[in-house]
Amino acid sequence: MQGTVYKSTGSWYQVKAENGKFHECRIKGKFRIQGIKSTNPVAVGDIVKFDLEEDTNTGVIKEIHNRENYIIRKSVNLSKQTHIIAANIDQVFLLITLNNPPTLTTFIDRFLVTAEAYHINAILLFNKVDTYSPEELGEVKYLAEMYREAGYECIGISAKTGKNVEKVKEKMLGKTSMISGHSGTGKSTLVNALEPKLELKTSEISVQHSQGQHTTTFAEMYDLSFDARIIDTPGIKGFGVVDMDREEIGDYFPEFFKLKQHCKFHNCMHIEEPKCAIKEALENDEIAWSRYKSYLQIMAGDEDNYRVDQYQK
Ligand SMILES: Nc1nc2c(ncn2[C@@H]2O[C@H](COP(=O)(O)OP(=O)(O)OP(=O)(O)O)[C@@H](O)[C@H]2O)c(=O)[nH]1
Ligand SMILES: [Zn+2]
Repeated sequence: MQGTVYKSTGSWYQVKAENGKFHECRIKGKFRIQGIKSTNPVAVGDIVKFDLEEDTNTGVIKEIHNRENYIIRKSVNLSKQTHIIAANIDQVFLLITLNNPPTLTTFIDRFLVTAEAYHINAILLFNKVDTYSPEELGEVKYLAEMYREAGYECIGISAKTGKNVEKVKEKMLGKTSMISGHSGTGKSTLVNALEPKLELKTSEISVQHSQGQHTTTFAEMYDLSFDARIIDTPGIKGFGVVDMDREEIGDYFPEFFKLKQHCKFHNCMHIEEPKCAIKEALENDEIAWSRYKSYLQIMAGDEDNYRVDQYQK
């Protein structure tokens, strides 16, 4: 039988078969997939083949499908070990607010770079539009235009009043989504607007953490009532980490990537080199300075700066 992993608790996996029935499954033997060394062989979102054990509802996972993508977390204790948080994610929505809390463009850009590195489509949701002054709305429009030109879809929404929530729903149809953003940007409010009865654990866990309790939590996938799935990653707060080489960072800015064939040097880093198409586009205002600034920051940073799981509190 074939199914999708909806939940993992370490040794057991909840797998939804193609007929919609859930089965508790275990793994037998060792799996090696795509050369990743991870503490968990199977992750939420994985598509697996399993056999049901006789006269029971439980199964044994035999095979894992190649993953379209996956997001990871480095294990705290064993620094070399990787934990796969979730796999086969179609898209991530990044919730952005101008204030309460502020979302900085440097954060947005780091997030987008990570999404590109993971091969996950990112959509920017400018939330709380009901609270903005005309001036602030102008700023949202400016930012949205800038990110559209960079190649990203942007939607202004209000999770509270429901404005454009239908549009978000349409984007989610038939897909598996994640919802990310700083604490307080409205993730729970949006999920509640999308599916009133669903309560994701993300916020609850973060409260427990602030009280110093250590709870081991696992990602979980939920079916929504309108043919869409959400992956919740409690306690992980964000999008995992990804290691990048300096040479590939520019490729994760789609508007740079499109132009780089016109740079004089094929290995141009778009910093000091002459006849650089990216710097020319910058001078002509065809590329946003704030995007380029983020690029330089990421290029200059130590490894920690590549990480987007460091949310400001
Ligand atoms: N006016 C207005 N308030 C909103 C909107 N979306 C969320 N809020 C409010 O912003 C606050 C934070 O929203 P949450 O949904 O809890 O934010 P969150 O991202 O889930 O936060 P964490 O759980 O800490 O990660 C709440 O008081 C919400 O009522 C919106 O579109 N408009
Ligand atoms: Zn260049």
